[in-house]
Amino acid sequence: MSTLFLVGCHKTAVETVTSDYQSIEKNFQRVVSVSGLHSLFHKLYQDRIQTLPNRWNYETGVSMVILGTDKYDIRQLVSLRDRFVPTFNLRFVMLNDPVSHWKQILKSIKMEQKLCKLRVRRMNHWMHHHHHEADIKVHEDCQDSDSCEYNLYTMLNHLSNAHRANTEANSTIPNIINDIEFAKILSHYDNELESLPHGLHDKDYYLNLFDNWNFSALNLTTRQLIIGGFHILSTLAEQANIEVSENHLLLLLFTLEASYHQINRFHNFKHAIDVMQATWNLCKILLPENHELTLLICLAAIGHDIGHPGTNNSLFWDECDLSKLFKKTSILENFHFQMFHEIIRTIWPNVLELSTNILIKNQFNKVLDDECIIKKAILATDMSFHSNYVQVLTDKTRSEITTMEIISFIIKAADISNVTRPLDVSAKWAYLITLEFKDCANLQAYNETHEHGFSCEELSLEEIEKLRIIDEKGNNDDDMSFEIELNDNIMKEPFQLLVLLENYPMIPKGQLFFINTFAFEFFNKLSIQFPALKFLIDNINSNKEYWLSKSD
Ligand SMILES: Nc1ncnc2c1ncn2[C@@H]1O[C@@H]2COP(=O)(O)O[C@H]2[C@H]1O
Repeated sequence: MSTLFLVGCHKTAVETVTSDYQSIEKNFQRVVSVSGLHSLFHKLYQDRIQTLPNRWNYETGVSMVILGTDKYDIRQLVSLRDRFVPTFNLRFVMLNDPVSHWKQILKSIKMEQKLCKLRVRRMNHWMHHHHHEADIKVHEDCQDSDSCEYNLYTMLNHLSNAHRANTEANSTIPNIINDIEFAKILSHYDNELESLPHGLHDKDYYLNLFDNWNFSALNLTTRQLIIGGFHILSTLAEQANIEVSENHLLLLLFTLEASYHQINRFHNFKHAIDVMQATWNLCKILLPENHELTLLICLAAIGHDIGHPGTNNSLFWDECDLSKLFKKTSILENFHFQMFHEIIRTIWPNVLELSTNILIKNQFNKVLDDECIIKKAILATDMSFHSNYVQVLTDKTRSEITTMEIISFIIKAADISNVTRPLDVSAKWAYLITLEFKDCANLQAYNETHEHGFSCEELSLEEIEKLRIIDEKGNNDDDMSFEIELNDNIMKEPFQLLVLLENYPMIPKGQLFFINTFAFEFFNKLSIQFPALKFLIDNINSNKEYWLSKSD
């Protein structure tokens, strides 16, 4: 769904300037007038935290912001988007731009609105597309450019623009963002159905909710995930004596949520909070009272998959920019760290200092300049090094295992902890990863039948038809079909596991493969080295029994 925002101007003015308002209104499902940038960003954040399925997620559409006065600088707005709401497909236009520029913009927005409804094509665009310099130039001198313009999210733009924008702003937070009262956004509801029984300041409720292994992030709304993450991090910051204001910590959580793809099946903000919750509980067992390290590893956990495209490292083209930039090594994990680094250096810089200082203090091998505890933890989640960690658990005695290795074990265990959750919780995650694996297979099929093109070329009708065939039926048009299915038939309580397995009979075999190939050995050896973690392997064994009984 796409929104047309009018900032300090009226519909009639737009009609006059473009003289074809009808085609504009046809492209957008709603028109929202706001008085200024503060209320624009307030509205963006309010929409983003609506309960799923959330049609106003700013990802399955391309929205446009028309600026009625030239007191705003377009580049400043693009920088705000790239730094604080990077996954939002938002285009900024000056009302008095030349009509030729309007025509070019509407043409590209129309094409990209089609593109971002095609899941497979969208993932491919995220991973590989880059906007030529010319696209950026269009903002400056508003000249017509025949290349695809700068509206849809891509990982490369996320990486390069966030870094450049942060550097230009020397990592300060602009007043437009600083003045937003995030507690108010959390407590404002469009309709009473959204109202929470436990609000932002119900700290004990959230700490209890997050303080046990039966936790399921999938049963929480985006609002509750943000509030839970807030209470964990503020408790850890207090214990570690690291300063942070309530509004800044909420800004961090809103920015993190806006940096994950809300429309991903598995690798979304729910997964980020789930991994952070598991990390927090494992730290209490393996690093008791080590508050500084616990804070850093929990931050690494909440940021460990930022901007994840819902695919995997093997699906990146060798010739693409991100493969070359990261030398085809841990492409995703390096990308996640870089993006998280940009957010933290802006919103919570003293944590970055702590992350580097602890590395030096412990003589952990600090090799590169940005080397720090958070980076090492995020890179440890790359499954291509999984066997190395199993080898450490096999070869070393408990006393020989280093603190850095314990940190890696904690975040790795948390990242795949869904298989150690109680069966009903584990089965829901299994469903979601199964859907994501299907997307990956569809993307592979797409890439085998298309040459590797970097520009977001016009989608031909046959291209769209071909994609409907490749991608699952019904997931092409709009992610609402997926969300509605997800929420109506399968994920709602009371959860019906047998209904799930009737619809997805391949799940038991997929879980047995993952448990037998990766999870069992890792958690078994982990629980031998750290007997307090025995409950993890017990849960895996019990889930395995069930999957065996269902995989005739
Ligand atoms: N329940 C599961 N079933 C199958 N694969 C899983 C499951 N949980 C995690 N994984 C895989 O483990 C990987 C851990 O790293 P990623 O999050 O990049 O991607 C994850 C999936 O590929």
